[in-house]
Amino acid sequence: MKVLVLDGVEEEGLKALRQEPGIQVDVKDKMSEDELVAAIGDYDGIIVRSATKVTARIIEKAARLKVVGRAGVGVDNIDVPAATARGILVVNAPEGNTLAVAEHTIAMMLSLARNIPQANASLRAGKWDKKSFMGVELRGKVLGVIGLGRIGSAVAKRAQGMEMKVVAYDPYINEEKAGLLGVTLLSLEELLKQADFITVHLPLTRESKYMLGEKAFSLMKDGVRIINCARGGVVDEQALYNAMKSGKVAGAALDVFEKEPNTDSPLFEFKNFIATPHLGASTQEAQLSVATDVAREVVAALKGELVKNAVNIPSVSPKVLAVIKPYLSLAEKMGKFAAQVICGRVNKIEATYSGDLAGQEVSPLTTAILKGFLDSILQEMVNFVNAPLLAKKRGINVIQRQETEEADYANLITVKVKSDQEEISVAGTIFGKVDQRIVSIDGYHVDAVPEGHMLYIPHIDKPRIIGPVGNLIGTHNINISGMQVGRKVIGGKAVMLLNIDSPVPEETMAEIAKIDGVLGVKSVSI
Ligand SMILES: NC(=O)c1ccc[n+]([C@@H]2O[C@H](COP(=O)([O-])OP(=O)(O)OC[C@H]3O[C@@H](n4cnc5c(N)ncnc54)[C@H](O)[C@@H]3O)[C@@H](O)[C@H]2O)c1
Ligand SMILES: O=C(O)CC[C@@H](O)C(=O)O
Repeated sequence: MKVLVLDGVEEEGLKALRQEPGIQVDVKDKMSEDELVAAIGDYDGIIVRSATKVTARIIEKAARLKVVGRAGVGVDNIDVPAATARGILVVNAPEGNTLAVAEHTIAMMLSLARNIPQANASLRAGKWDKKSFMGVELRGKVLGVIGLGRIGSAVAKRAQGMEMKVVAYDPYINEEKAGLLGVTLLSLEELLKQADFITVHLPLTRESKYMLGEKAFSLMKDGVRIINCARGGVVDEQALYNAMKSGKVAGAALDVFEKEPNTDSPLFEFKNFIATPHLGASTQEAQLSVATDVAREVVAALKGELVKNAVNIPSVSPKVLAVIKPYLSLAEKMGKFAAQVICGRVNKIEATYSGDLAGQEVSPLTTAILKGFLDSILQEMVNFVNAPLLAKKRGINVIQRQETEEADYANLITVKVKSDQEEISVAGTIFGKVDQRIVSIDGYHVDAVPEGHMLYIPHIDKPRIIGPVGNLIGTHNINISGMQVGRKVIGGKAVMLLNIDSPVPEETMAEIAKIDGVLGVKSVSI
């Protein structure tokens, strides 16, 4: 497999990739969109920072691509919906640069308070000018943090260390979390009115675009100072320009711009404006950390393992993963089994979990069922990323249930599939730690290992069925390694499930179907 690494991702962090046998790593500094469109077809993975835009045009040509890794937090340079539609996993490294950005924010705030960049420039220009650079202290000032996530929280803690009073606006954070941080949650309007310094730490979304615009500036205190180390566009640069021109804003520091790179902003005319070229995450420690994290995630993704920081599938904590991991393969096999047994156009798949699985986060298992089901019926690549989307596109209503009542098995997964012609159900369990079994089909008890080639034969419970089926298969030199028969009442409907060493030819299937009492015959490959 080949992985392309761009944007100067820290080499030392790529060890996990380089040490993996069978993975070739190509490191390039920069590639244009056209160059990437031409080259991407050769790669199974790509890792970028923020400079390269992984566009829909590139993704369209990415015939082998399985994973896009972002060495950092923001994935706004990756067309995530386009990747999802093609079943390409997008992973990021959201934790490694938190402290770097928090410290950069504090550096910006101190620079604004004490005019450090301006005084440095003035002195180096030969002036010993003390008068122009009178500063303000941070102690006792109110810091308004908009977005109290990883970075916002780290900034709040550090600002409290300098005896600032920290208030925050974040509608998705509860009072308890804010209380633990010693931060007062306010409405946006109240924060704007109270803060001496305002710093933003939220993603750029429809809601946050131009959050600090004309109206917000009009509500702020005179002499307020503004910092943006999050994303360009959260602060409206034109509105900031006007507020600086009028003197409303006493200073502003931007690490990020609406258009990047940006080397000639109108804001550069103000002496009290400070800018850095998107340097928030640029520390040796942060770059090593995000490169290491993303390299590990890309290796896991290429090996088909569940990853920790997937952007386009629900993330699973290591604790949950440890519990559900053994069931992932069983769930996928049950989806495959159901797909090959059901007739007609499927419109509903219901997954029910009981026993040990009742209180667990089971949505990855439901995705595994869908993956197994769709993989058996679709030509296109189906994986954990696009399985739910493909099911939705095909009009399949997916229902997930958990049952807490005492069950017959320590753990049980039941998959019910409904089509316009029939409804079937398959139940499976794991005995001990890894022993997978199908334990019932349509409520008929069986005990079969879901693997290799199988034959499913619903029939009437009467003599001269099992023998002729075995005979027919035997005369074609096909070995039967397992046979299970389940019935509810004597002489009623029954099911037969055979494990066989090689597939049964169509003609033999047709002969089996003709045996008196056989209701149908389905070949299944797991
Ligand atoms: N300058 C850099 O180099 C650099 C580096 C890393 C991250 N970042 C950026 O910093 C920002 C924050 O990163 P993080 O890791 O703290 O993310 P996070 O997801 O941990 O925190 C974001 C917070 O913003 C809040 N939020 C979302 N929408 C909001 C809204 N409309 N109003 C108020 N709050 C809202 C969320 O509830 C969350 O608490 C992101 O935009 C990220 O891309 C920049
Ligand atoms: O890679 C960078 O330097 C910036 C990363 C940063 O914007 C992020 O979102 O993690």
